[in-house]
Amino acid sequence: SDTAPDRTFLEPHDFLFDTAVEAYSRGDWLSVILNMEKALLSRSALRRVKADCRERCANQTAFGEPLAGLGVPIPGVGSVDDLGFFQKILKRADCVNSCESEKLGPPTLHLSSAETELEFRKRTPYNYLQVAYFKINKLDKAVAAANTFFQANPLHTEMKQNLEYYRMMAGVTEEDFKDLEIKPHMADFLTGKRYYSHDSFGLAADYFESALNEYFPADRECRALCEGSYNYDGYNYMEYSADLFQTMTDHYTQVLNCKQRCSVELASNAGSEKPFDDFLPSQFNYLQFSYYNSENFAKAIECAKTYLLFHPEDVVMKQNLAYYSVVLGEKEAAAIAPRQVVRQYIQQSILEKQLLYFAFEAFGIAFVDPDSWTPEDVMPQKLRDKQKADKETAARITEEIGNLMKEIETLVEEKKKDSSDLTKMVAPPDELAVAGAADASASAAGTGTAAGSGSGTGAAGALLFDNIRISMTAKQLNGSERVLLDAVVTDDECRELQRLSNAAALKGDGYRGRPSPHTPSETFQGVTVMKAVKLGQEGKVPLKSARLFFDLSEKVRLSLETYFHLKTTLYFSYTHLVCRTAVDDDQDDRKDLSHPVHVDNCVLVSEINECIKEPPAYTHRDYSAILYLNDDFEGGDFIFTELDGKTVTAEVRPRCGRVVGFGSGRENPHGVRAVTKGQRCAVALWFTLDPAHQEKERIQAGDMLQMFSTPVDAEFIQKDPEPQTPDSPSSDHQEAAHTEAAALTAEGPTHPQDPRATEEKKKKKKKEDKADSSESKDRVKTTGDKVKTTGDKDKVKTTGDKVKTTGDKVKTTGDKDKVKNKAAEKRKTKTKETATTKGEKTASKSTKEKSKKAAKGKVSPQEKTEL
Ligand SMILES: O=C(O)CCC(=O)C(=O)O
Ligand SMILES: [Fe+3]
Repeated sequence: SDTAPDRTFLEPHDFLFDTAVEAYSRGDWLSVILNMEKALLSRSALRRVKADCRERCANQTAFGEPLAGLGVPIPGVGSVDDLGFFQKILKRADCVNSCESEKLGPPTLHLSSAETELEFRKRTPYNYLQVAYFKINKLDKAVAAANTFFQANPLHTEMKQNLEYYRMMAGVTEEDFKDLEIKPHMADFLTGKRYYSHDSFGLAADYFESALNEYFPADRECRALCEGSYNYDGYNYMEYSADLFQTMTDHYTQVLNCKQRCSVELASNAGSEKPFDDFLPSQFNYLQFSYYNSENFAKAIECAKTYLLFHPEDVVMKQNLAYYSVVLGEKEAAAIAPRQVVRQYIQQSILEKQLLYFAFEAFGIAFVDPDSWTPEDVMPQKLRDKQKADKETAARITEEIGNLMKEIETLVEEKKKDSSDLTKMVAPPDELAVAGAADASASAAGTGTAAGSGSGTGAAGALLFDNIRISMTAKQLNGSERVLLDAVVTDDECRELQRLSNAAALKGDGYRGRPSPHTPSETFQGVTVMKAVKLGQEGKVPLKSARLFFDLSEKVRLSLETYFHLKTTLYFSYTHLVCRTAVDDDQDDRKDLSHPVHVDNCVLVSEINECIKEPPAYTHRDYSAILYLNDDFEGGDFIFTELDGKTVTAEVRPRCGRVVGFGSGRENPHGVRAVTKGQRCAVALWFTLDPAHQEKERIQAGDMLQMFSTPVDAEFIQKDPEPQTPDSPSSDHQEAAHTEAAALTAEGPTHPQDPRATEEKKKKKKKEDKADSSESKDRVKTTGDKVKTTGDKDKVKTTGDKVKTTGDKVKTTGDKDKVKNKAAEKRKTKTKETATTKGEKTASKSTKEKSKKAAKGKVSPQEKTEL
């Protein structure tokens, strides 16, 4: 019990277990003992910390009492109560997270596999320990370990024999046969029972009492440990391992994000390209003016006051209200309240925003506020400061880049004269493509035809990017809907992405790759764009690399969209940066593949040459691409096969910058040969033509990246303040409406304003702004302009986002599908990929065999005589 970790965190018990097992195979008994005992202590300390944290946090954020800070619940608005409930869930998740990571380090450090957990539950460590202790002549400890193991494995014959043998040995006493894992309440209960059967009722009662005392803390601990991750029934290595409250938090924040986007969803109309700005408030703006014009001043006042709930500082509306009040009579006007339903709506929406910001700060879950009326202080101060600082940094960088570009432009100008000579030496695009094919070192089995205009789609001009080479067309790859591109990304970019993968594996998932789901001979590490961005945000990987990942995947998408001449947008469906690493000593006569032959959008049944396009396959995937990042490994070639999964039709040797792109359907069964040495990294991308299935996480990741680098002037895009020049709709009003002061003092209240006027104003102002900036582009600023384009792009994106959100409903369904498919994917792994299952079996078998070895472990009585 003196294992409480100080500043250095607990070592993961599964790692210690593996080290001990490894030491066992070398016969290094001291190391077996050291590591196995540490493993046992570490695991029980881990469980204790987890239980403690959960119990403590349960006390801190108990459910039941009303929630502080949420105001008085309004009858009939059940969802505010829901918010209160979920607020506690989020707080609880945060509390448990911080408590655990303070004591245990990063949460991913202690993710041991289901198999290892099973070994611990079967008390396998004691089997190793008893051998090791016996070898170094610590008989009492060997006996205790053997007995502890035997308690959980009463049918284990070798151990039974060992125990019998120990019993006969000199120096071994009955007290040595301990159960080191017995729970205190059970020990006392059993003692009590023994006294009881000897009619020593007094002593029996004592022990029964103390057993009961120990029972309840044990029960609390046991219950707290139940609040762990969702049990995916044997597939727990599948990455997601959040505990109860984190899982609820993850789901609920997704729900809240969706709810927040409703204001945009409802402001969108199928016919119009973008949703109405500030939709709900603007309806009250229109209404107040309509009522004014119908001379219904009471209603006009109600609506003006309602509008002011959203924009309390709106000058024009304040003027209007003043005007209506004078007309109706101040006293009567004062008695009119804004609409209650809007008050409730605002209250609820602000609470949602606060929770989402909390989730952003505590868990890094992205939230971009879609509303322009949100009071400034809803966003946490820290975040506001950070955004401001980020914007300033971005602006500075932008400026620096601008200067650089200017210099480059000057240089380019200067070199222009020489460049005409240069062009003569550069081969025209066609030749480049052929040259590419020649050095592609990709071979097609069968009769590869000469580089062809074949389908006609392969013209180099079809690609947007100049330096990308089309190295092999579908024809050359012996199939249809296939292409091999080269030089899609640069060597530096490849290296940066590979580094990103390794840094993410190290910082995000503990310090070693997880076993590959496809083969026991390789480890496998994967990062999604979102994960990269989150790690970037936490400073665990360079944010720049996450952005590169995002941008390069877009480049691949665009290349495919262009190359295959797609008429509609190709959407991302899933993007995964994957490295496979050969397990050092496990490569002799490997016959399996690194990735079994499969088809990306249907379930391949190679026995009957069929591919069934039904879930669990990702049936919505239409195109696939793999961007390779390196070639310094052995094996790992990509293969296309026939539907039989055996006959190889083409082969591609991975290397940096190379992309194999292909239709995701039955025409393209493919797989990856065993990686037998080194690490093979690639970005796997799947695309869909169906916007409903596009990857939502990617959009979020984009939002986050944008948020981290919003240029200074974007501030004015989001929170576009009403242009307050008080123009009036008709000439009668013009004089009165000069300034705010004039409006409210000497000249009496201004006449109300038509929201249309304001809108026209806004548009005009935007146009003017644009004209302004383009006119003011003098020479010096020219280069700066390019830089501003980034800002402009962002601007476009911002609106674009809004537009995209229109699709929300669709997206939401997509999400559901995604979730379903995730489960489906798991099922797929289970049902389809027998190789996987086999692989796992082999893995657990080998552990079993090791355990058996340990059991037989030269401790059988016969061998002892040798000693
Ligand atoms: O890494 C590769 O070359 C192919 C991977 C693949 O086909 C997949 O992940 O579906
Ligand atoms: Fe694939």
